[in-house]
Amino acid sequence: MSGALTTEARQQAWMRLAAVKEQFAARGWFPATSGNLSLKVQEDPLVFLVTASGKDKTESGPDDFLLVDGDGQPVEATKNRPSAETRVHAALYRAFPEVGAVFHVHTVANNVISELFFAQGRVSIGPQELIKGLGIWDEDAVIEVPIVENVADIARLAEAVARVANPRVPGVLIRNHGIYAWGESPLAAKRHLEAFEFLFQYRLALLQCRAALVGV
Ligand SMILES: CSCCC(=O)C(=O)COP(=O)(O)O
Ligand SMILES: [Zn+2]
Repeated sequence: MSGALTTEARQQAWMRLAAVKEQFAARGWFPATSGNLSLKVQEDPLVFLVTASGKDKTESGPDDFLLVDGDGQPVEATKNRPSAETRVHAALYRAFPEVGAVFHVHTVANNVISELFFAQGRVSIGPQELIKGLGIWDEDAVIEVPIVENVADIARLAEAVARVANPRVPGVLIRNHGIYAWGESPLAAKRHLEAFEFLFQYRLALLQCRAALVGV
């Protein structure tokens, strides 16, 4: 099936994903081999390029990515395993056909926010200028980022993420794990992820300042 993809299309997808991976690595967004990235290369049937599992994603090589189908199975012979979380990517592509890229990173800010607000099932953010980075331009917009429990069963995790995912707010937090963010293109998914990370860091800094000011 992947034979239908031209070599040029594959190479282009590889280069685009590799560029994002390199940029996120430089920011320290892949601690201890965490994180995974994908880029859709074919709509129907679904085929996407995804990071190989368990690799040091700050390094680059010919085994960094592999093509998988909608069930997360490699579509060609490979000695590499797709990301253990490939099903989450597939669930998001299935939920939102317009999505072209899905990025997942573990950062301290997204983990702390996910734990602080887990009991509410979401974190409300705004008004904040950078919400526009999510493509939401309403005056004084307030968004709610859903938070799901972190479960080891990836099929259940994928189901939970897809169930709460809101096409207007392109991200879902997983408790004490990380965030999945997506977009129509790698550029859009990257912008969304950067906006979420800014908004989480801002919220944490604000909470810390307020706590420090109590009693002053
Ligand atoms: C050491 S990180 C644990 C697994 C994880 O959450 C992750 O994002 C990386 O898994 P992958 O299989 O994509 O390398
Ligand atoms: Zn993860």
